[in-house]
Amino acid sequence: MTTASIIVAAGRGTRAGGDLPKQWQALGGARVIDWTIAAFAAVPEVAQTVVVLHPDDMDRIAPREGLTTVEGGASRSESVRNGLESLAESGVTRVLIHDAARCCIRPALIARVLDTLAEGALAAAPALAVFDALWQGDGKTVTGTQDRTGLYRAQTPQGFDFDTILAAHRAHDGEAADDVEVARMAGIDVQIVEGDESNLKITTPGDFARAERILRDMDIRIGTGFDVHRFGEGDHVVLCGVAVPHTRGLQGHSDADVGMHALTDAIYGALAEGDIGRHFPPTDPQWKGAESHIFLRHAVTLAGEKGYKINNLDVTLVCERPKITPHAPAMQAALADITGLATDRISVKATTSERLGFTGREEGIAAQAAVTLVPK
Ligand SMILES: Nc1ccn([C@@H]2O[C@H](COP(=O)(O)OP(=O)(O)OP(=O)(O)O)[C@@H](O)[C@H]2O)c(=O)n1
Ligand SMILES: C[C@](O)(CO)[C@H](O)COP(=O)(O)O
Repeated sequence: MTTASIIVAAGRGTRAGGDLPKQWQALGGARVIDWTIAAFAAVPEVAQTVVVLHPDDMDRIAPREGLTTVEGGASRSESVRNGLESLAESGVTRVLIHDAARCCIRPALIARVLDTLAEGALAAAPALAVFDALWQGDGKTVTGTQDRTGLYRAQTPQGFDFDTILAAHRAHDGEAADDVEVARMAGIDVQIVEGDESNLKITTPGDFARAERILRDMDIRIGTGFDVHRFGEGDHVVLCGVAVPHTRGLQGHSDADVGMHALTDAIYGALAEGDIGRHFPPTDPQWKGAESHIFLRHAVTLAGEKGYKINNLDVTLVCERPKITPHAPAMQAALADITGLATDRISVKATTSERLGFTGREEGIAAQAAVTLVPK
């Protein structure tokens, strides 16, 4: 199966206000439409995307590998039709039709629609059941109530067998709220897929702030760190905050806690904040012999100041000796104390390098770490 997505963006966004149609307005550091395009570009099944644009906007999106643009029409359904026609000879077998204005679309929702199509549905669309009471009103007073049984709020992406929806659009005359309506007019059954509250359609001015909050909540950061320290004189090594008896010590400007250094660098990395050397220069004598928890505490605090908390962390120590496993619980506890994380979100593990390389020759210890940060 070859899947395409069509992102309709030819509307004028009159209800949203602003100097530009809503899809071109800035949101969380990018244009609304850029978030939408990026969401579909990240789906491996989507081989190509057609962005449907107003004739005045054709130069706002540059066509590129996997992305073409086409002019839209006076109504949403005309715009969709133009997008479908542009794919008519492409060999595409499935299509996802999505509003540019739904920029908080999450991969899991796209996957649910695709899965339903893969199970054999000709049409599948996300929706949320209506739970609030429904009224009729004249703008000022309630004039009646409406039974909400069996009512849904429709969302996009609406997914279809390509030939089926192309034929339905070609046969359709006039307006339609969405492509589900076009499909149903052609007698096609549409499967309801569980929608997502965060998949809002920016429609009114207040929706921009809501969408920005949702996008921010989706901002997950990953960081990695790597460090090495050489063995020297000594009777213990400090690893992840724990003094482990050994026949040698680790050399370094600080206490040479290679595990904590890798972890600290992973946090700085997730924040795009350089590394320990940038925040605690080795040329500065005040950090000579410093305990490494100072560095880790600084990185954790910096993450908090930037609006993130650590979600989980994973440290791997690479050495033949000392054996780490007996000390791993104490290391987890030390890291939990500094980071404020529960120990089931802290992994400390070790491996030998099969006697290969500098760690195999017991010239030093290496450590690597990975961390995820999520919005607080
Ligand atoms: N002629 C049209 C009208 C709408 N759309 C697109 O369809 C989606 C859903 O429509 P809506 O939210 O109603 O957008 P607008 O028509 O732009 O908004 P408004 O009705 O407030 O002007 C939007 O991404 C919009 O750009 C389109 O491609 N072509
Ligand atoms: C297709 C749609 O997003 C389904 O909810 C919606 O109908 C399009 O927007 P409009 O505001 O109804 O034009």
